Amino acid sequence: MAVLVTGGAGYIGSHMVWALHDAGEEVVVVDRLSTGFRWAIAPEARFYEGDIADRELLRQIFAENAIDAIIHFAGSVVVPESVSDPLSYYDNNTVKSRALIAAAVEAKVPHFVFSSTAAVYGTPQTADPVEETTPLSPESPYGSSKLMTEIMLRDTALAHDFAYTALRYFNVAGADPGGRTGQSTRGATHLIKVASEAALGKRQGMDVYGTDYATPDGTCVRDYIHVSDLANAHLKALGRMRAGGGSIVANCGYGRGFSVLEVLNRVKEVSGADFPVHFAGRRPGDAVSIVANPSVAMKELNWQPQYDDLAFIVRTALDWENHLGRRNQV
Ligand SMILES: NC(=O)c1ccc[n+]([C@@H]2O[C@H](COP(=O)([O-])OP(=O)(O)OC[C@H]3O[C@@H](n4cnc5c(N)ncnc54)[C@H](O)[C@@H]3O)[C@@H](O)[C@H]2O)c1
Ligand SMILES: O=c1ccn([C@@H]2O[C@H](COP(=O)(O)OP(=O)(O)O[C@H]3O[C@H](CO)[C@@H](O)[C@H](O)[C@H]3O)[C@@H](O)[C@H]2O)c(=O)[nH]1
Repeated sequence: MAVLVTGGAGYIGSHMVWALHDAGEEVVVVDRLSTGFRWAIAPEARFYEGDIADRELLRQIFAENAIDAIIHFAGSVVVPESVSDPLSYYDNNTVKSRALIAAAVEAKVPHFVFSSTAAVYGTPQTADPVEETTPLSPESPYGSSKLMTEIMLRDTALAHDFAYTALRYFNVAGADPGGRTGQSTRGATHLIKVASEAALGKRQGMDVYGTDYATPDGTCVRDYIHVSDLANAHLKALGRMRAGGGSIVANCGYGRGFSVLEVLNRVKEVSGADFPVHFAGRRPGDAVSIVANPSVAMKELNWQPQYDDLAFIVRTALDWENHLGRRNQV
């Protein structure tokens, strides 16, 4: 059997393709290369260039490959962009996911893993790590667009012979420790990626968005998870569903939060480089503080993180940024 990875040319998807390959799986990728790169896909994977909502292309992929599972990464991922252009986020993340789910049901693909997000929670009412039962209250169209897809999956699994795992990723960062892939996104907005570019002199400096939040140092707090640990959680989810486990929703984070300033200090320490930091106003759509309770993933998926170390996450991000060289000069 083969696994179809949507968005396999992107940051997280390209790590997933390698993780599946390392686990001996046959891998098929569909990606329209809007933010991903053909060269980021492991050469062993079979690649189809196109859109997840292209029903004819999907029919062709299911006809040509014995696919028993879909891991769905394809989507639009920038929170503030979703605030300024909400309808394109509802289109790419919700409407097109609906088309993909319909194609999966038509082709009788029984297993589906979905890239959901901590953004479905918004800012939780308490400072405690969030559990999957924490009330959902997205603060951005991005979070809402992902929550709607979770709801479609829930209802589809009730009506069809179809199981899904929705993994709610917290802040994904770092790169393959083997140096095979990393975050190559052009004009990236993610904190550790931006700070790595600044540390390597690819940008003049960077902004901190908001210093007046109700957090210990006034900057937003996030739970940063290494991308290879995240890919491994998908492998575990796949194994669980193939063994007959039903549908499940699980947080993917480590259960500890770092502020923006803590992250920047760590990037400066690990890189040994100083860079200018400008204190700017708040960025629209940002939740104040959010940290995962990952116990469902650990218990139900038997997931054991290996890289729960911010310095290691930053080191691998910097190594990949070095590897990219001047290619992605900002
Ligand atoms: N990066 C994070 O911190 C984070 C956190 C939570 C959830 N996620 C989710 O993980 C997934 C992957 O994120 P990423 O950081 O790797 O982003 P990315 O932009 O690097 O990857 C997305 C990939 O999907 C492709 N794509 C987008 N729309 C498509 C479409 N309609 N048809 C075919 N291909 C399409 C892009 O070309 C790209 O290769 C996304 O669904 C995102 O919402 C990411
Ligand atoms: O140049 C920068 C970039 C970011 N930040 C701040 O750093 C924090 C983290 O921002 P970012 O790395 O952009 O991640 P989030 O906005 O938290 O969103 C990410 O994490 C979510 C899960 O929490 C995912 O769903 C999203 O796809 C992914 O973009 C936020 O407070 C930002 O305001 C800065 O201060 N300066």
